[in-house]
Amino acid sequence: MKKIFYIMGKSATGKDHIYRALAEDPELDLSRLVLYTTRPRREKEENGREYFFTDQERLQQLRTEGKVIEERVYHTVSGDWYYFTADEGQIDLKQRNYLGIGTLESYERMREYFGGGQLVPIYIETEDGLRLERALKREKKQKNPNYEELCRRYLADCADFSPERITEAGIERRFSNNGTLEACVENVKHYVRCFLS
Ligand SMILES: Nc1ncnc2c1ncn2[C@@H]1O[C@H](COP(=O)(O)OP(=O)(O)OP(=O)(O)O)[C@@H](O)[C@H]1O
Repeated sequence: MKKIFYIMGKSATGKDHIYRALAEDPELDLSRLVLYTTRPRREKEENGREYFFTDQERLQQLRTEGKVIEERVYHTVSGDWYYFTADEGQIDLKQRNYLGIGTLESYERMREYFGGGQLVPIYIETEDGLRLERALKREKKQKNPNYEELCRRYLADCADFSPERITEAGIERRFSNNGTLEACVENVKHYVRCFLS
């Protein structure tokens, strides 16, 4: 059986960038495990690339069909945003290795669904001050910056990724993204390769 490499970390730790670097490496040959979300599409995002952009009606339909593996909701200042993973037959662990991104909770649900041996956690860390700076810089570039939401997420991260929760989820290895993105990506790739050989 193949593996699902699952990237996690607080907001603005660099998950999306690391995900992209791994997904675009032909040597690793990882298939993207694309999540679904009901949140509005951001500029430059494409349906089916970052997420499948959907709505609550479709989510309910998939729930009824028993196809939702895990789901979470964020009560944002712009309304409730759902993020979920659905198994519509596209995940074939006999043939392919996958790359996913999510929270500690979704990681735990995935592990229950696919089995512990299939999931490889990749936990990314960035020092809090640096992370806030990067988050703010990123938000400023948006057409309609949402600083209230940025702050809400930043504070929520402390509880969602408390040291106790990280230990509880069985995360042992951590990857620092305090330096250059390239250095962090290289460390992660090195780790992933160990499972592919
Ligand atoms: N090593 C780095 N050095 C400088 N800037 C970085 C580094 N890594 C990431 N960034 C920048 O930090 C910001 C956050 O990165 P990214 O969007 O990949 O984080 P994320 O963890 O996916 O965030 P979120 O969970 O909030 O969507 C981006 O603007 C990115 O360009």
